[in-house]
Amino acid sequence: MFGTWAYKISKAEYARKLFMQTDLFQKVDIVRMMPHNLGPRVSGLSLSFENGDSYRGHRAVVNPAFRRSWPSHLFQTPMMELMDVLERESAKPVDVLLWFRRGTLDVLGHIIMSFDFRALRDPNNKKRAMYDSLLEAMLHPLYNMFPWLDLKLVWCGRKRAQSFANLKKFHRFIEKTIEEKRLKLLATGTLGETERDNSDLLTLMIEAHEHTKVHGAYDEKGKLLPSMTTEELRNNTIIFFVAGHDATAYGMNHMLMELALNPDVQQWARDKVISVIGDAPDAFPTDEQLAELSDLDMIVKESLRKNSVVSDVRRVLTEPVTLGKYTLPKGSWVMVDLWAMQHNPEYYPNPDKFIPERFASSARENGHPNVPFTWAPFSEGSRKCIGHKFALLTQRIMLAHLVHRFVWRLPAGSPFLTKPRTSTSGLISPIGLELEFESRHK
Ligand code: HEM
Repeated sequence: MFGTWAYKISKAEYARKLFMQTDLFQKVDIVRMMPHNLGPRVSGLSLSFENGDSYRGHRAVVNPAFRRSWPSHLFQTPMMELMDVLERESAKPVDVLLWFRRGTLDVLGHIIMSFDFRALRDPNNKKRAMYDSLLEAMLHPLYNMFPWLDLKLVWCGRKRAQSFANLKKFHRFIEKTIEEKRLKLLATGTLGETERDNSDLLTLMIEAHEHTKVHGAYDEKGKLLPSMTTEELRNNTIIFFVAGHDATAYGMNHMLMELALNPDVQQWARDKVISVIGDAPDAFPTDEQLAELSDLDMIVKESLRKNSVVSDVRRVLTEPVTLGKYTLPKGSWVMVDLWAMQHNPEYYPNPDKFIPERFASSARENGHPNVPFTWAPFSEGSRKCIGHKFALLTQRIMLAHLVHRFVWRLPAGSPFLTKPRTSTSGLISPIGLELEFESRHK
């Protein structure tokens, strides 16, 4: 930020302070800083940008939606569709980012609000196109570098004006969905345990929201927290898409790339999956089988270590703080450089090597340091990614399906065989990754 000190840290002991002392290291409130800018207005005031009691008020409504199990059948339709699309596209190298972004949007639409974006089946679907163009406008580098352009030029640039119109439409679409679900819930009454396990996130948030409207929300000391408005409920629904969509798709892309570069690990995962669910072409893991496949998380975790999707976690200091021999002034920006921390050879020997066994339960006995707070692709502490358990499970399920259905490799001459190309800041993704998929059941 211009005119402000900014510091990057990559030592676990300093990162720990940032993760744990949330009143000292606060979220940068870009919504209030740049109220006219399209980017922050997409999700508006939501838990992602709030601090203190407002933040805790948001969590009171959002937490119950995430404290649940995720039955595997919730994933079945979009997952099978993704596999079918990959098979259909497999005559030539597949543009992995394109299809995993679409597949992830379908999964999230389903899980967040039981909505079918039809991103895989019908890429021209209007809602999918509206969402994608909104995201593109939100991440536009020019408007992020010079946010005041949205103030001055919105009526000069037609495309940008169209994006603002899209934003209104998207907000109305989510508001309408909330209202329909709210009425349905009021008609149904209280949800039973099974209904809750099978509900989408939005229904569970509406249930908690209705409860807090009547009974209030309190912190652990019994203090009344600010109540969430209906607009904020809408914003929190949107933040799940914004925060979860690309991050999950990019995470999958990194993992596919690592397994193409490490075919022995890919085969290990395949053997493991077949040993648990068999080799029938249409096998889909039950919840018990998914639990048995927890070893696949070693691959997921190592991929997220080596290729942190989020490059850094940023905070602003509310008071001066001393880290080692440095005193950082109030108001400065402090960033945990997740990539640097997860590549520090003190914490992860041979950091550039893909070694899933680092995350085996026996790893500590075998000399891997496993220092707390050094693996933080979802951040840590009370502001750790609220979707982290869901994201890990999604990746486990996707990985299980992929190894079961395909063998994949990098095409001859792929630049990824020598030097993977990735974007460098914000969300990190492989650029232009193409893979050859060979169906195993043809
Ligand atoms: C591989 C996938 C994902 C990665 C790597 C990831 C990573 C992160 C990180 C590093 C943060 C902390 C950012 C910060 O403090 O500045 C975060 C926050 C957040 N993530 Fe994720 N995320 C993923 C998936 C998801 C999913 C699937 C959802 C929702 C369904 C989600 C929702 C959120 C939300 C709402 C926050 C803000 C939480 C708060 O401030 O309390 N994320 N994520």
